[in-house]
Amino acid sequence: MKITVIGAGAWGTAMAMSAAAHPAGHQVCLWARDAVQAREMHDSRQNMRYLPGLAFAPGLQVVQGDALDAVADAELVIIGTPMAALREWLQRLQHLHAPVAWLCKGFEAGTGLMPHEVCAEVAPQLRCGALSGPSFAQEVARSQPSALVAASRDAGVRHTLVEALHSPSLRVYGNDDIVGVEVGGAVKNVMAIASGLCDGLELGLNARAALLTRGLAEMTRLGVALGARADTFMGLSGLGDLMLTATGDLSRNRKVGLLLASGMGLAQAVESLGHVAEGVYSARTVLARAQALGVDMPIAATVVDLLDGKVAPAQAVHRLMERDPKQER
Ligand SMILES: NC(=O)C1=CN([C@@H]2O[C@H](COP(=O)(O)OP(=O)(O)OC[C@H]3O[C@@H](n4cnc5c(N)ncnc54)[C@H](O)[C@@H]3O)[C@@H](O)[C@H]2O)C=CC1
Ligand SMILES: O=C(CO)COP(=O)(O)O
Repeated sequence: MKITVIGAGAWGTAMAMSAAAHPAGHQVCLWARDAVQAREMHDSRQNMRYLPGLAFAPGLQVVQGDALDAVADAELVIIGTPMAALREWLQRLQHLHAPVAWLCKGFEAGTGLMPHEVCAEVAPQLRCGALSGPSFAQEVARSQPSALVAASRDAGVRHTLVEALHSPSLRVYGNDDIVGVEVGGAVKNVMAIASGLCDGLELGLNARAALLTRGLAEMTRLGVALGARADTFMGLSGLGDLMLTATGDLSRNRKVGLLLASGMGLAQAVESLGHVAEGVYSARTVLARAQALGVDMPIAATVVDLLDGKVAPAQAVHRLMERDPKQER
């Protein structure tokens, strides 16, 4: 199969590497917008900026220039950019016949739309879906065992994604609940910031378990209110990715929480990552959608106030602990 991945950050590159190492022998193009980075990757056969030391399989070709040329004969296109660039790319790719899947996890800043809602607005005729689930780029690029979920309402798109990417080191499960999968991917990033804060303040393992359990409840409440199935949140893109991102030190969102707990300001924390931390941009939109639906999300609300500088790290925790007792739901 011919596969083109747009965006050569950590995750786009890791997905391109995984596809190129697939036993079916796919031809994979990795399109990078930065000409210098593309040349460097082409010459060194690795992504020195985002995944140094991990060699590309021979089936991976780095391309630059007009992206529409790079997708022209692709049988599958994967958009590997952050959420902020999704709209622009869906607009550019709107006339493609091949299925298009995005990797970004978040709600669009400003509009508060989920990725598939952005697609419905700008490219309604596109055959599309989301790839999500617990998957640090470094581990997938090393072919360490991982599992993803391919979410689409179109069974043909799910089938193409499984056929293209399911391999001995990567299990890809299909799910038609794209709302649930995308809410899980967006909200777990916000909860990972809270978890990093909790661990940075050394509140203990009990506190972290409580935080993540209540975080999962918030995620599920919002998802169900938006039309998702509750059982999706017990799966890879819900509980699975929450566990990984909130406890795994490879997470950039978790790192933001740890850095804020250490006293660093938000701008410096974000700058020091060198990668996108989507929770920083999605937290407000997640909360705004919850508020519009009358869904209570106290942890997400606290993360927003923390990011806005309205509450200091230690106060944030007190605010959650001082809430009135309630029934567990
Ligand atoms: N890194 C990871 O382990 C995982 C990341 N994700 C999600 O994947 C998305 C991308 O994350 P990363 O690759 O880690 O980010 P990153 O920060 O490593 O790289 C982002 C890349 O996107 C490129 N980019 C930005 N705007 C662009 C545009 N308009 N056109 C083309 N390229 C553009 C940048 O040049 C950079 O190469 C995020 O939404 C993230 O939440 C999902 C699962 C795992
Ligand atoms: O989504 C991820 C793992 O599934 C990556 O999380 P971070 O963006 O927090 O690193």
